[in-house]
Amino acid sequence: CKLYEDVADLPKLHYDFVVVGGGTAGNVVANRLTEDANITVLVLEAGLSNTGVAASEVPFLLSELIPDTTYSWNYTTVPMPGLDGRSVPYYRAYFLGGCSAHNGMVYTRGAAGDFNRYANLTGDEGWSWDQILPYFLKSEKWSPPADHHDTDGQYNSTVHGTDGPISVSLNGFAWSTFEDKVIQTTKELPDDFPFNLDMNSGQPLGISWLQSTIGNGERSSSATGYLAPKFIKRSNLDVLLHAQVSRLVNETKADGKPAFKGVEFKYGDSLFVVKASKEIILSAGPVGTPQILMNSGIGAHSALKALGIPTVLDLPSVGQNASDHPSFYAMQWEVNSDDTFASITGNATRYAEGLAQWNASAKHTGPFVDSGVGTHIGYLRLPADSPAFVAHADPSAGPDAPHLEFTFLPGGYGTAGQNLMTIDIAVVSPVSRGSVVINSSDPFAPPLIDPGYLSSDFDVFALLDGISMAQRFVSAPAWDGYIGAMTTNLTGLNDVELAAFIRETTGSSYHLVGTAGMSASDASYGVVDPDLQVKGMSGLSVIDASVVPIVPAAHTAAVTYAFAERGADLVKQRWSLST
Ligand SMILES: Cc1cc2nc3c(=O)[nH]c(=O)nc-3n(C[C@H](O)[C@H](O)[C@H](O)COP(=O)(O)OP(=O)(O)OC[C@H]3O[C@@H](n4cnc5c(N)ncnc54)[C@H](O)[C@@H]3O)c2cc1C
Repeated sequence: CKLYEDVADLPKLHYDFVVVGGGTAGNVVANRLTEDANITVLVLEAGLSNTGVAASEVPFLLSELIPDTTYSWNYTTVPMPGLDGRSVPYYRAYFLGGCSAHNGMVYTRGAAGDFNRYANLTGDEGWSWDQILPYFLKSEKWSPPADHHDTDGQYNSTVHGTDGPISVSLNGFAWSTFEDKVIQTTKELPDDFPFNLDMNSGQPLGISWLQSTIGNGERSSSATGYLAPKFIKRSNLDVLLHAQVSRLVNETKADGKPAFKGVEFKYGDSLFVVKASKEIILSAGPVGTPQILMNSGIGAHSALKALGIPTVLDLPSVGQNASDHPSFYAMQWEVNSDDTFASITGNATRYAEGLAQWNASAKHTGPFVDSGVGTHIGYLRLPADSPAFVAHADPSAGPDAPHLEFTFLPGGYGTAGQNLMTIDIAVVSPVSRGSVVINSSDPFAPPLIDPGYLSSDFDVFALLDGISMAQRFVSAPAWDGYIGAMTTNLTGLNDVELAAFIRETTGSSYHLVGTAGMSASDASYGVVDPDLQVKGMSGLSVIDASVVPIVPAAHTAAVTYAFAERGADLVKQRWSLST
């Protein structure tokens, strides 16, 4: 096996490419580069092995995986003024596969406008929707749902890939009572909530069936897909676990620019240096990547100087421009049905039966084949006369891009056994921005994570509209006799009280991007050029979610896969590698 748990087993400390972080993007890069048998690649992953971690395999065990565990870095944000001074937990995965191995598995790509805006911003048409779509397809293997139900009318096969490493499917266990009502609402209120056959066509507006990175009822991650046995056995690919990179070292000059030839990492209590003769690729994610850049002297000179870190390159945008989706979870109602997630989560016998059913066959079946995140997703625009547009000009990527995401689930966050339904609301076109910076010269000290939630009033107004729109959704006749009281009664509150409640309760979607954002080659801001090389450096690239300059109107894993696929192609072109 080329997956090493012990540094003493690593065959060498000199490779052509060193990829820092075996996460969502890093494993894509490692896989694609090693298609050329003549080059060598090492992946350094700080975290643990994903092998045998049941909660990362069985989709419905998600809720056991996400809270603070040994598989998470267990960060907490700084106190945020927009959240009434609250800090919130900030989960990032600490095992092979990165966040793709512990996320909610929701598969969404965003609006065509998101990518066309990236192309405009960078001056590189390669990031436009038309040119990035082939990379979405390249990473994807559309798969039948675990229950093999008839999926006609639930997705559009022409916008999906069939041969990629990441399985994507519709839910494989029906919650029919609830699902029928969601679809019925799209018929009763079609102007406000139209049905959309497939939100992943680049035209996401409307209500679509949920798609997830699941195949055969199992989670599909960058570890199970891009590092599947047939890839990890390549003689030119090595992966080392438990190796936390501190900084880049062996500074030199190449093409008149600063360059690093070595990567320093900690294994156990010792530091090691591995050499990269061609390129170092940072794929440590939107928290880890800016941290390593700053530890290495790449960042705002004033901040580095204050910490006593010698500046290699003054690049003030490192760690800035962070964007993420704030999430509001309180739109929750009691329901007059026991066809809800609580029928499993609130009943130890049915829970054990469901897990046993999943384990009973290699072709998994039963309620544990799905994530339990929801049944449908809605992407919606604010009304044209929304007060949000007084607070700020429309931040969405265009008329086909949403401001809000609704996730519909026959469950909720109540007491065990309580039959609930929820509409989770996220602002997917936030104006607020934050940062991830270091505040210590100790490279292993956790960075300061500030997603900046609700620092712009636009985002609060958008949630206020979202609350009314969710109430309108459940006012459709479809819900008569089914829906009961809200678990927190928001109906009597005025907008000022509601806004206060939003600030008290809003949390994270964990969709952080932008902390090593790309910009045009001649821009006076940004961290990487459109080819993902760090501006002003030689032999150093960033390929992960941190290069995405503005958070897309989507959960960010699919976008990360597509960016990593194109990023790997750009590296291959640069070094004339075979494909
Ligand atoms: C709780 C949660 C739920 C989410 N749900 C969804 C969802 O349902 N759908 C969706 O599309 N997106 C979801 N996301 C977001 C999505 O998963 C991420 O945007 C995406 O996976 C980021 O990929 P990445 O490669 O940039 O970073 P990561 O996948 O985080 O990879 C970074 C890797 O680098 C490693 N690393 C970090 N620092 C170092 C270091 N110093 N040395 C060595 N290794 C290091 C980390 O351990 C990690 O393995 C979720 C995220 C979280 C946290």
